[in-house]
Amino acid sequence: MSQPTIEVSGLRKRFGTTQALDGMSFTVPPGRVTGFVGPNGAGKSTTIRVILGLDTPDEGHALVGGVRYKRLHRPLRHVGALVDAAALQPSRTGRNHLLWLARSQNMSARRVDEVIDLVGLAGAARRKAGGFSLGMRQRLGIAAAMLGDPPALILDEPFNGMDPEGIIWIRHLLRSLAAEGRAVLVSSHLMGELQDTADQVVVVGRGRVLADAPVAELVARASSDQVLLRTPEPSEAAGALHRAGLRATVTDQNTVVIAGAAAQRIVAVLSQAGVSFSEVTTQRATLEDVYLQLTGGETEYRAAAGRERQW
Ligand SMILES: Nc1ncnc2c1ncn2[C@@H]1O[C@H](COP(=O)(O)OP(=O)(O)OP(=O)(O)O)[C@@H](O)[C@H]1O
Repeated sequence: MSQPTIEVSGLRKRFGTTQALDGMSFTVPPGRVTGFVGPNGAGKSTTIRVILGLDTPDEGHALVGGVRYKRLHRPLRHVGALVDAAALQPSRTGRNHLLWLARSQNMSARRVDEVIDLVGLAGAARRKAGGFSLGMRQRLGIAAAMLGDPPALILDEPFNGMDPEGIIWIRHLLRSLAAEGRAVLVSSHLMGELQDTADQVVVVGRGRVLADAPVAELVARASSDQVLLRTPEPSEAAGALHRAGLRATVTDQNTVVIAGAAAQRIVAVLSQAGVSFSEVTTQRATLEDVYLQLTGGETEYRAAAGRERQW
């Protein structure tokens, strides 16, 4: 396996009586989008600030390409970050904001125009940033993060303020940046967006990692896959399924719930037994379900996404 591009190891950080980080450890490998999620106060921003050398941990360390941020020469060439998109000088144009950043790191005006094109701000870059919508500020922030063409990117809540078109754009951008071999760490409280975007998800709570796994594995781990069967002959259906070794429960006069079996197998058993049915639906856990299971009552976030899949 290649060396992780961002490495967070045993971070502990206390603010007064608050233990913000309590042994936070994870790695962000190249070529993948790693989601970083957790409820308010879980320690995401503090972790990101430590990675970027903006906060000092009481214990542990964070490395970018094997080196502490503060020891990086021209850090924008090693790691790009979108941390607070709202923090802009309002009287400066978007392009001048980027030019100012580029100059501080010895980068050309040509690179500034390249990243403006990359984020789709060519039409607005010469306007004052004070008039930018939050979505435009996010794009400008991403342009700034990309200035140094870095192998690692950290984006804190990049979906905030984006319209649906912007969300689709950012998903594609993150996927293509990872496909180019970059390590991409993206924080979000919108799990649905990560399900379509991240390869790996690090779920955090109370300053430490609760789960760190590929999206598909997380969903499978939490999934209590159940198949819901609608049939005019529930007793006959349950009998046939029991004889085939499946766990089937009649829940009302035309419904049977089967746990731990694929819909195809259920259809095959019923067809062979000559039992009629009108609907077979697999109910599957989503990333939102996993998130709520892992973080328990620590969050007010509630999923609105549909969770049924018709078979
Ligand atoms: N500078 C600070 N002074 C005091 N407490 C702080 C400071 N920064 C963070 N904290 C506290 O540390 C804990 C972790 O905060 P952090 O901002 O890292 O969480 P988060 O997961 O990013 O949350 P959010 O999603 O709300 O941004 C919280 O209880 C927060 O109040």
